[in-house]
Amino acid sequence: MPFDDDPNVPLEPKPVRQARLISQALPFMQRYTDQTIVVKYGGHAMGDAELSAAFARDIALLKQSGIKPIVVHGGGPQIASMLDKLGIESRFESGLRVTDEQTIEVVEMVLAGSINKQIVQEITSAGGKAIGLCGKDGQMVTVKKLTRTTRDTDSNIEKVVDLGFVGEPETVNPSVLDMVTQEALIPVIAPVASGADGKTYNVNADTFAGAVAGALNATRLLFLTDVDGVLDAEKNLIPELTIAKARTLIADGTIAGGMIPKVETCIQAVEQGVEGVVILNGKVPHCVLLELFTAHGAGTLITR
Ligand SMILES: Nc1ncnc2c1ncn2[C@@H]1O[C@H](COP(=O)(O)OP(=O)(O)O)[C@@H](O)[C@H]1O
Ligand SMILES: CC(=O)N[C@@H](CCC(=O)OP(=O)(O)O)C(=O)O
Repeated sequence: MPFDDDPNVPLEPKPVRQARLISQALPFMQRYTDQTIVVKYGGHAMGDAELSAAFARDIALLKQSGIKPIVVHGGGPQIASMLDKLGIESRFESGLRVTDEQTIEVVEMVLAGSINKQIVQEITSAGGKAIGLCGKDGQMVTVKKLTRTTRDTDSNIEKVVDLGFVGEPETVNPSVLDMVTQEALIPVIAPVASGADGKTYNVNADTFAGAVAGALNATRLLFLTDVDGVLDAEKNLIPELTIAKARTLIADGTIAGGMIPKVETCIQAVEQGVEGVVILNGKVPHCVLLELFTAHGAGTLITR
């Protein structure tokens, strides 16, 4: 039965309606009991105070329902604004921030510092017990330096682009997260980690969330972004996508820009054993509950 009003049910007092709505969530709660759900909370979804309070409540509610939520957050716009305040210029190559020594200091300060603690505080205010971490804690995630190549359009020569301190996950050690999630705690993780050289690296938050979800065999990985999901050529939402279909849409250009690395991360995560990955609009209040606890679902579900 859908979450909203059932036309077959006559007008009923508000508390009765509320009770009926809560009761409708029971089969969904039972479906996900004890399951790991990784939620990637992007920087664009964080701007609005009411929305972020609703997000924190959703995460606290998941934990309260016996689910193991893990939040991996981004903070691209917030890093940009701090770099701007400090007069440090920043640029992107293939969707990744070129990160020099000065920039990585700011990235760590913003991601593992202010944003991470703010999300922890919001979940705490919603009655949950959040613990703020980054890849460095308990050596949960180690990274290797990421190199990218580009092809010069005039000469067609391929050249290596040095992105500086940008890393890609090399190892994910699930034991720290297992320990934390066995307790009443909700891990909130910033995508910053160390390399074998002992240096700090900046990791794209989508990539980081995909690696964590894959290593934990999560039941669901949710990507909260600023569009309703993957859209077709007519800009209609595609509710479900297989890996093969997703690849076709990338190849024919329907999936473009920032959606390409996101969908590629989804494909990798599903191939690594995540049951289903959903791309959904983080600007819709309570989108996490909509997706997990109602028959409506939300966004695009990508499965094998
Ligand atoms: N087929 C598509 N469906 C949905 N979004 C698309 C598609 N192709 C390109 N996009 C773009 O991808 C963007 C989402 O990627 P991105 O901006 O990197 O997200 P985030 O900052 O949340 O990680 C959308 O806002 C949209 O402009
Ligand atoms: C290497 C790289 O680009 N890292 C990202 C990390 C934050 C991020 O991914 O945040 P969103 O999810 O809000 O985009 C950055 O510096 O912006």
